[in-house]
This record gives sequence, structure tokens and C-alpha cells, in this order.
Amino acid sequence: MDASDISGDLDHVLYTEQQIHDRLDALAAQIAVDYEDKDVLLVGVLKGAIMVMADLMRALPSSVPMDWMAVSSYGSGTKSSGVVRILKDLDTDIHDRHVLIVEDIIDSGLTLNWIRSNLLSRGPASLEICTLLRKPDAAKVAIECKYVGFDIPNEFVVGYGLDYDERYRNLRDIGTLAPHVYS
Ligand SMILES: O=P(O)(O)OC[C@H]1O[C@H](OP(=O)(O)OP(=O)(O)O)[C@H](O)[C@@H]1O
Ligand code: HPA
Ligand SMILES: [Mg+2]
Repeated sequence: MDASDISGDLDHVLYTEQQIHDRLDALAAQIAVDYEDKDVLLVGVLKGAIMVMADLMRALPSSVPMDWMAVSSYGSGTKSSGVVRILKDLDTDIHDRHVLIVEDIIDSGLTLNWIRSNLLSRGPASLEICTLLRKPDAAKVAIECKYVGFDIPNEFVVGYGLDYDERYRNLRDIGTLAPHVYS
């Protein structure tokens, strides 16, 4: 099975692989300037952020460490439960570290709101957020996010790390699913 099999399940493409890479390159350039004189630790949120992390960190000019957290908030559906629990914690002590959270999407904002306050309680020197996608019309809590790839409509999207029931993460583009997939 190859990616062309799953791309047939898309209704429409929002962003192509090329558009995503171009935007991440621009964000990386901005991050490189902002952290020019600081050591930054990238913290990815599994699993959705894997592609963003891989491409963002390779677009950075200097060597940067990364760490990962896994939390559960969505289960297998398309709505956040709002109940977040840590499945895998950081390996790194972030006290006094400059931390940049790397995410694929801010939807309701509940996941990042929880992660943000959890990480802030550990006393980082600074804490900022970089997300590839954000849905302003879906926000249930306001999240201050310094680096945003694209603001998108309030539609469920898949691809480039984003899943529907653990599928479609390996799609290179980001798009919405055709109605037949849900039925
Ligand atoms: O803003 P919110 O409404 O909280 O939604 C955003 C979060 O939901 C998704 O993760 P999910 O919990 O589905 O796990 P995954 O990353 O493994 O897909 C996504 O990757 C974000 O982490
Ligand atoms: O639109 C979405 N797609 C996939 N996963 C998600 N998690 C939150 N929102 C989304
Ligand atoms: Mg996630």
C-alpha cells in the first residue's frame, strides 16, 4: 500500500507538502533569529507533531536538542475530551531551560493549555509554542502562540502527522477527508 491509496480518501487538499515545507522554513528562520543567543530545547507532542518536528528542526541552522511528551486527550474520535493525562513525560529537566513546544495543531486549545501550565510549573527560563496549524474558530481557551504556520477553518484535517483514528498520518499533504471515510 502506498500514499496514493490514502490520498484518494481526501476531499480537498488544504496545504501541499511543498507549501508546508516553505512555511516551516520561514518559521525556522524566525526561530533562529529569536534564539540566536540562547540554547533552546524543542519539545514535541507525540504523535501528531512528528513530521513538524522532523522538518522544523532540520530547517534550523544550529544543532538543537529535542525531547518528547505524549499525552492522551482525543482517544479515537474527532473531539477533544478535555481530560489530559501524561502517557510519556519528558526525559529532560526543563528548569531554567528555554523551551519551545512543537505541535501539529491547536484545535480547542485544551491539550496545549494543559501542557503549557504543566511545563510552566517546572520553572523553565522561557516557554513558547510553535504550531503548524491553528483553528481560531474552534478555540475553547485562548493560547498565546508565538509561531503559527497556518490559521485554518474549523474542519477536521488529516495528513502530515495528523490522524483520523490513527490513519492518514503518513499523507504528505494536509487535507479534509471525504464523507465516505466517516460512514
Ligand atoms: O487543541 P486540542 O483540541 O486539544 O487538539 C490538539 C491536539 O489533538 C491532537 O493530538 P491527539 O491528542 O489526538 O493525539 P495525537 O497527537 O497522537 O494524534 C493534536 O496532535 C494536538 O496535540
Ligand atoms: O483537525 C484535526 N485533525 C486531526 N487531529 C486533530 N486533533 C485536533 N484537531 C485535529
Ligand atoms: Mg497531538
